[in-house]
Amino acid sequence: MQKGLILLFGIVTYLFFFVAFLYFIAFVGNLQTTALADAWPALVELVPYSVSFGRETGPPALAVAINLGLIALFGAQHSIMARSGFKSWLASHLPRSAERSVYVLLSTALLVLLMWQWRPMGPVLWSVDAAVGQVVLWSLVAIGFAMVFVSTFLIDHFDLFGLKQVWSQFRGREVQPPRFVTPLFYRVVRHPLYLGFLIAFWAAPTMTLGHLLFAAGMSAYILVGVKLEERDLVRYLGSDYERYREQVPQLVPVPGRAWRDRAGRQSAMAD
Ligand SMILES: C[S@@+](CC[C@H](N)C(=O)[O-])C[C@H]1O[C@@H](n2cnc3c(N)ncnc32)[C@H](O)[C@@H]1O
Repeated sequence: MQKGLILLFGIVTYLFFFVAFLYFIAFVGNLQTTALADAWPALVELVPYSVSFGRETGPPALAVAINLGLIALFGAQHSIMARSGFKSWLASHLPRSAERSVYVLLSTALLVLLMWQWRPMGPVLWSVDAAVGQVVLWSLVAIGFAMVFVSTFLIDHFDLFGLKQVWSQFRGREVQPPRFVTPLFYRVVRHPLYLGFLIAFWAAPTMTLGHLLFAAGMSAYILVGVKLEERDLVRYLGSDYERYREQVPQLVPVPGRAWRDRAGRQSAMAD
């Protein structure tokens, strides 16, 4: 009975995340202002709020405080809950196999809160109207989100979102710790998933003050998150990760620098 409930919890949490993430793409891409919304007006009702448009800003100082508070809350939850000490504490209070799903559930809840309460702030700072510019920037937004999606599969999509853990416990199997891997994008930069987000956040054809605040705040969180994540990875993997760090740039690809060392590619990481 308990096994089935944990599995159901993991699946429902994953679906919640998946729908919220699709909404997030529309939120960042200001779906209401795009040709897609012209073609399917019902989409505007489905996604009424976006990072730049869709609700009253209110007093500017309050809007800035709310927006920064939402980003800080999102960043703090991710940074604290992803640390090994917190994971162990949580696993001692909950079934270990549900720990990742709890993380995904809370992260998604805070993402939904951010999108729901975000105050779009004018004015438009710049807008690229030329057709070529629009195509380039929209392509970059799509490439950024595609990099995020593909990177989750390069690491282990189903482990990252807790499905592997709840399925293993349902089948009565031991939950295997994730493995350190460096395929494809991970040979070029150490954090392609975060790089994908940075590209998608900054390549906006229409940049409002609110979008700029969002992109800057999320970028700051990503840079802090990278530092904390690498500290953990060095602790788990020691010289394997140190060598990887020496050869592969963090976020900005450098021509001629790529990971070639096969020895460090499949180390087990502490759970
Ligand atoms: C949201 S993912 C982001 C991964 C990576 N920072 C990126 O931007 O592509 C965070 C999880 O991925 C794990 N991770 C980071 N690099 C990894 C790698 N090369 N192989 C396997 N897991 C990795 C971290 O330990 C962490 O649990």
